[in-house]
Amino acid sequence: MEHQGDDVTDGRTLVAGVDSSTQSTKVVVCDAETGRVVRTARAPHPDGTEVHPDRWWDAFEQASGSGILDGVSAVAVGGQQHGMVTLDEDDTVVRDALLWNDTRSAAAARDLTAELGGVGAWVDAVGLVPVASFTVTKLRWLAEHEPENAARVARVVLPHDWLTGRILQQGNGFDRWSTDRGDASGTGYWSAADDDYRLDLLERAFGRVIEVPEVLAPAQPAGRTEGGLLVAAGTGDNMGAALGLTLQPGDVVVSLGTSGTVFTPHDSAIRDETGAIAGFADATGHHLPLMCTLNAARVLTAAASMLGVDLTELDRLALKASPGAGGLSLLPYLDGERTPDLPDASGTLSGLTRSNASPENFARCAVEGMLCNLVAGVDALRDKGVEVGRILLIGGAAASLAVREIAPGLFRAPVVVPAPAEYVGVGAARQAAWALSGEQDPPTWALEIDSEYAVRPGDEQAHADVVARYQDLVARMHGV
Ligand SMILES: Nc1ncnc2c1ncn2[C@@H]1O[C@H](COP(=O)(O)OP(=O)(O)O)[C@@H](O)[C@H]1O
Ligand SMILES: O=C(CO)[C@@H](O)[C@H](O)COP(=O)(O)O
Repeated sequence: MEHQGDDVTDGRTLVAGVDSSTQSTKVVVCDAETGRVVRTARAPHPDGTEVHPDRWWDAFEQASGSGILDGVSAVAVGGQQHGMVTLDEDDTVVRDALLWNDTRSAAAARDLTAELGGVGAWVDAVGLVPVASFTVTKLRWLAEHEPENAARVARVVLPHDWLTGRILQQGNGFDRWSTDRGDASGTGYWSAADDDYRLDLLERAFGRVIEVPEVLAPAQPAGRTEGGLLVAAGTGDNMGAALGLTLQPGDVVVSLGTSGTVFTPHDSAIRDETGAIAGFADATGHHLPLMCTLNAARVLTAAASMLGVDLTELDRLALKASPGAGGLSLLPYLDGERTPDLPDASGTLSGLTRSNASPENFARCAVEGMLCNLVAGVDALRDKGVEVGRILLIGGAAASLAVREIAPGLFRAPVVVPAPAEYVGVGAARQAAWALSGEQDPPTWALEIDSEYAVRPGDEQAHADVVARYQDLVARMHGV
């Protein structure tokens, strides 16, 4: 567990945000009025695509064990989206949670899509096209493959719902399971356009209706602990990041964590029958169209490990190579892929010759390949009429200098890197401050920018060539 902070709180009101993401739990304590981060801590999660929810609780306890929550008035949880947490009548966890990056329900996704009448029917119903990530497909998988476990399931919740409930269960504060619009919109059985559950789709997937959490309004508290700590609704991690970044019109976020995501706040639901953009809700009562890949920061860790170097050296090597990596391309589907929907795919290195076979070119094509996978998301938003004024780069791999330098040319937009912070945690803390205030709108917290990277005119053609070669490779290898 790491814990940092200046602990100078001057009698100010403190709020906390918890980011329970794929690889770790981060706890961020902020000044409720200004958003200034005063303490942070983190603890790791086990690797894998299924995990017992108790491991998230262990990580939360570890991260918050050193008094980080002392003096805090309100807390909210931002969690990895879509994970299926099944509970029995007594709220005992039935089986390990299947996470967003678990692809075993790919066949269930295809079956569900066909059964309802195709992609258009799903987009009309819940704003998304089923893929293995979404909870609804995991429920179908469970019903088909583990009937004994399925028979014990009384209710289904998401990772942030479960942690929120578990915090409230520490005293007498728990009275019902709850969620929020943002996370509910990633289940596949709640519609952001209609603001309502589609229990018929849950029944279609699972064979019977089970209990689902109450969907709270953005600033509605989930409850209070016995000790008086207000627990806000919480949300999905991407919705948390959107809230933490205090976005302006034209801002598009690219998050490079375990997943790669591209998203922007929007007034209305965006309809995308290609399935690239999911029509999620945000944490403020509006919408958050979002594209997600299974492969992002860990493409770079894998590339560094193949080269036998650390991430700093990977950056140095990538920046020594020219745009296009001498003709090398990497399709970075190391964990299969979600967008495009290729759950069984693996990575492909293409264009290797004796003259381009260098560590520099390999490092460069890993960065370019990871980013090209996300260019598709930025372009899909553009196709839907979204203005891409600037890209806000966040997540673990936003620390990479090579990513920062290479991204503007590939995205065809200036890139700004906010001051290093855990923005999911900050967003959750902002939601906690909002719920505590009882105000109509969230508190105004300023966003500090660390650095800005412009599109360099000379790079434009070179990067257009890189993207075109990448897209051609996707089409040749996978017909997408
Ligand atoms: N300088 C860097 N370059 C590339 N990747 C990095 C760098 N620093 C951290 N990472 C990677 O970022 C990932 C963690 O990012 P994070 O956004 O915290 O993920 P998550 O929220 O999905 O758990 C790890 O895979 C880590 O190796
Ligand atoms: O599935 C999605 C978004 O739809 C992922 O973005 C998860 O929410 C996991 O996020 P990280 O752990 O990578 O932050």
